[in-house]
Amino acid sequence: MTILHAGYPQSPIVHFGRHHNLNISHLDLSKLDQADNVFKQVNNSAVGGGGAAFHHLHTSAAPRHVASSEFYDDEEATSPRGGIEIGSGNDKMMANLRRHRQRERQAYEDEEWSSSDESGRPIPRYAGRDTDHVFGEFEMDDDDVEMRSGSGRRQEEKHYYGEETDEDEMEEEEESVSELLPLGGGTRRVPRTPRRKNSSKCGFFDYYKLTDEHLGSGAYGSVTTCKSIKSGQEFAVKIVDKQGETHSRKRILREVNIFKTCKGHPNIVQLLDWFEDDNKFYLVMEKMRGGPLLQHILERGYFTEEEARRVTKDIASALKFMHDRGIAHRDVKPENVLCTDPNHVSPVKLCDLDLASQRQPQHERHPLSQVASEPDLASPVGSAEFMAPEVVDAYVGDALKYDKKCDTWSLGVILYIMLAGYAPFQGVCDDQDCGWSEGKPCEDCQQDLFHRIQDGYYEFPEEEWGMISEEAKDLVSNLLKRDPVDRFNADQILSHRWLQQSAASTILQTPSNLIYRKDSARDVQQMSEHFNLMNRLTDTRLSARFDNKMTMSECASDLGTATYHGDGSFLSMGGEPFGTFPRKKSVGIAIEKSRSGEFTPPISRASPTTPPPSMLDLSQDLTDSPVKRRSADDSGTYSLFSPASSNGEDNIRSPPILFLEMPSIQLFGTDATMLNSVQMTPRHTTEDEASLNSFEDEHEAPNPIHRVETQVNV
Ligand SMILES: Nc1ncnc2c1ncn2[C@@H]1O[C@H](COP(=O)(O)OP(=O)(O)OP(=O)(O)O)[C@@H](O)[C@H]1O
Repeated sequence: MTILHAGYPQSPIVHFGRHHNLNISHLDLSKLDQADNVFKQVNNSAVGGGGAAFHHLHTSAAPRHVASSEFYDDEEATSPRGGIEIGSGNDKMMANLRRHRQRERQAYEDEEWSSSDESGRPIPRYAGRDTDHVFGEFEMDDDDVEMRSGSGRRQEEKHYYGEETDEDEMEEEEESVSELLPLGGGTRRVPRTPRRKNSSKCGFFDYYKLTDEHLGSGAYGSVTTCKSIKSGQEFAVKIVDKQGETHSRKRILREVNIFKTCKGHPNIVQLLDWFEDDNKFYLVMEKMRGGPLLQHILERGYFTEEEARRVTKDIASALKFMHDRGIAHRDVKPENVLCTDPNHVSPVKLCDLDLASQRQPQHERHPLSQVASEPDLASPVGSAEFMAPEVVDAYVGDALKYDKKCDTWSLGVILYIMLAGYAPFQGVCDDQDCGWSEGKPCEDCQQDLFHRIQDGYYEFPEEEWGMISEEAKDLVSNLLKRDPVDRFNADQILSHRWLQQSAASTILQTPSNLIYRKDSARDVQQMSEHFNLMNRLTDTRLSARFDNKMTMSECASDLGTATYHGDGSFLSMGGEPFGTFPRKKSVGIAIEKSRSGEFTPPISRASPTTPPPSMLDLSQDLTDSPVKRRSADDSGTYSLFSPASSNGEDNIRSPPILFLEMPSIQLFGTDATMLNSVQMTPRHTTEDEASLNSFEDEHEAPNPIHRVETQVNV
């Protein structure tokens, strides 16, 4: 076997840039818009005064680097009063802190009634959640946000780093800062370093350095490994660019606040620290080394019912914790379920709390805050395949509200996928050329998917489910209930008999059945697997050519053209199409690590009425491929060499350029707009770099050879 280039096997997460979760362009959102406007008006008037209160409180004491203890102070978690928690243990400091808080409260109470609304009627000072103050302010006035990033920042830094204030008295002696190093956001007392005190800038890079290990990307940021400068310990940091279209300060602050509320739960990723500078936010979290759930399962190549049970228990436990605190996660899906350990599928932890929405318990709710918080849960969010019927209702305007049980529905979908390897609900249409399963938009398919979810009809095909215990099926059935009233809540899940004792160690067909499509172009796994399949083909042909002692140039000239077709793009070799790059939606292919050493093209179905994705067209290609004879030893990282050129056909607008610029593979259109970005991280290199270099040297401009590397598990 010839491997042109090996290396970079890190979990082949391929994430895309800034895309929203769901293509809703065809849906009638007018009702939602109207409702949203109403909410916004109410919200603005409700939080307007609160924003001012927040301003008062936080311009007096709001460091840019926010110690984790500030966010992990449970007592303050729902306090409307904001303020800053610096630590505990030092009497003088605590006395100062109490004074500080007393002043804040006084100020807050003094302003209990803000001046007036438009009609001159006095309106009460908003007294909702901590986060609502934050959000109120930022929603209220964009200029103010600017001010905070600019001059406001300096003002805060003055307080934090330099000029004398009451609080500085205590800071000068000793400060209890949050523990930056250990997991779990503990605190410890450390002397304040002169640098931190006097420096005009103190940010993420004073404490951490980035490594080049990319862990994942989402719509709002990329997640990378970073190391504590002091201890060398590794963490994950989500970096959100403020310049990005999707940057929302409100969103970041909400995520941080939710992280704070979720402090200490073993099945929720812990935020340890966060920073903000002029350009970016940095959220430092514990690093989850085992990767996203399905990817982990795929890489291991086997999965048992008992493992599925443990994962379910972990997720349910995280959900119970969140729900008990009035928080709905709202984006429970496999990418947001991360494995702690690279060698074991469990324990898992939930990440990505940026869509989470918190409601205060009824007795703590201020009438206005209640109104203001409704849009949080009424805003439809999440990824389509995992959407509960009531969330779909919200999209199509039939309903405006749903509650925390949308999370337990999503857990039901995940559990179904874990047990069978395919989703219970999939969209399909009559158009044979529809590219929905390859990631192209298809209104009919999307509508069909939504209808299926709304119908709540799914099956347990005997082929896969015959081997699965009745208890597991019973739990699935109780989760995939159309009516949220009938659906299990987190407590009921945890007390279900399937979770109460060990399940059978039946080896499931999940890894080989795992065709998993969702409708977000930012999904990595599918894209990665898609690459893998294409690379198999490419490598097969390249291998043959190398075997025939063709030169690199000959290989290159024969390798094919990357072309872009309107809303999708595909690769071809020598003009022969062999793959489609998913954009909005994508299909994942589980490459079975066959015990017999045979590669079996994935065959799957969502239900008897849902045909397998058209990826089977590709499997046709594989029928006579030497890939079939590959053994697990051939797993590795392969390169796809892609000369950029156009075949000149009218309907092919522009050739995307595929090239590798570690750690991301980017797909460009000719107008240099990036179509997609595929993130990968190097793990090792086993093939000679020299041959790659000469390969590129030999191939002359104007069509440079670009290489794409990807992990292939055979
Ligand atoms: N603590 C972590 N350790 C390891 N990997 C992580 C961690 N947090 C996130 N990731 C990876 O990064 C990906 C993106 O993270 P996250 O979902 O938080 O970003 P996001 O921009 O908020 O995404 P979304 O678009 O879903 O809102 C995750 O799916 C996961 O694969």
